[in-house]
Amino acid sequence: MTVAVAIEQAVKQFGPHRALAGISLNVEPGELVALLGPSGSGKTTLLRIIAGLETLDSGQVMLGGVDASQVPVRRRGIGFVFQQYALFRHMSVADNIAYGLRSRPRATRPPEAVIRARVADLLGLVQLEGYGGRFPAQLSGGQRQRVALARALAIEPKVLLLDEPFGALDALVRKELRAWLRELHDKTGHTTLFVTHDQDEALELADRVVVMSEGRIEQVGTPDDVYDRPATPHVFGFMGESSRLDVAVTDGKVAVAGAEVASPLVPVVDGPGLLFVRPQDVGIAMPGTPGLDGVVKAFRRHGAIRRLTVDVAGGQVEADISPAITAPLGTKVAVRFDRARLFPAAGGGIDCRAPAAHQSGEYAI
Ligand SMILES: Nc1ncnc2c1ncn2[C@@H]1O[C@H](COP(=O)(O)OP(=O)(O)OP(=O)(O)O)[C@@H](O)[C@H]1O
Repeated sequence: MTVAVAIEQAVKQFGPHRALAGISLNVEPGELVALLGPSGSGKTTLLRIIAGLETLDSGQVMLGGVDASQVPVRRRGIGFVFQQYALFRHMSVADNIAYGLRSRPRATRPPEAVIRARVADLLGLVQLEGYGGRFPAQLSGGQRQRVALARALAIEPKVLLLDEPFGALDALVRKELRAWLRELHDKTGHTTLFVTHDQDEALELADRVVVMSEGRIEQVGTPDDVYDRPATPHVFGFMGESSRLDVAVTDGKVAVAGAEVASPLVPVVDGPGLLFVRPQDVGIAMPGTPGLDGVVKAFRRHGAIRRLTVDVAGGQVEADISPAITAPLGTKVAVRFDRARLFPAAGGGIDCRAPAAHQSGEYAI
């Protein structure tokens, strides 16, 4: 099957600032792809390039196998939803949804009865039956975004582009709409790219996640790939919470401030490195058991778990423990890493696991 969207070496410069520094990406038909990255990493620019709202300095965008630069914006068959619901305030919900069809040239405009039927279908699809006569001001933020999505879908786009579609909504509505969008996508199967800087949203929604930084792609992979096997320190730092320690690798063993902490799964070169560990992969045990010596510096309730901050030689580590365990400030502990990722200064990410003897058993303070 032809790739739905193929981006080749896309470069875009705004004055001295390079917004896209040579990006290549393929999106397969029916895929739901998240563009994830911090503010300014080039996500919106990439969407706008695909939509034809910006032009590339060099590189190419192919849509369904056709060079997009040869296709006028209106003919690209792209549905776009922005963060700020750009609905027409003076038009009813139904008229907003019908807008893209009614504004087609007469030759390709469907008959009014067809448009009305399509609007009714779309109102059903976005679960807003009965809302067609309302005006945008009479809707909640979440409802407006669903109307915006229905309007984008009305033209039967080949590709749907969503730029932080839930960014302006509160956390609860966001979460609901996320699940809803995934269901909608499974029903309609549109090739979809959506921009977010929220890693939970990307992991929960997308088939594949594209992690961007400073106009480049750092990693492309399934949610499991990018979360469990981050390719770079930047991706690790961006995908969820983690502690980071400067380490030294000697004879293939990883040590922080002289104490051994982890064994890489594959041979690594000796030298300096950065070790990343997630709070759920840190074990806390009685002092004297194998691990780094640590002292509890802070603790706080964090949803279903208790999160400790532990001072260790060479830095600080966060650890998730059962809320049933209390750990007063100043408690001496041993800190164990069940799983960590090492980024040798030489480059490349390597999975580390603690020696098997440390991996099992319940630990209590
Ligand atoms: N029209 C423009 N003129 C000048 N600079 C621009 C323009 N559009 C974007 N930029 C710059 O290009 C860079 C990438 O911007 P872009 O909006 O693509 O980032 P983003 O990852 O979508 O960020 P955010 O999450 O904040 O929307 C930024 O540094 C931005 O300031």
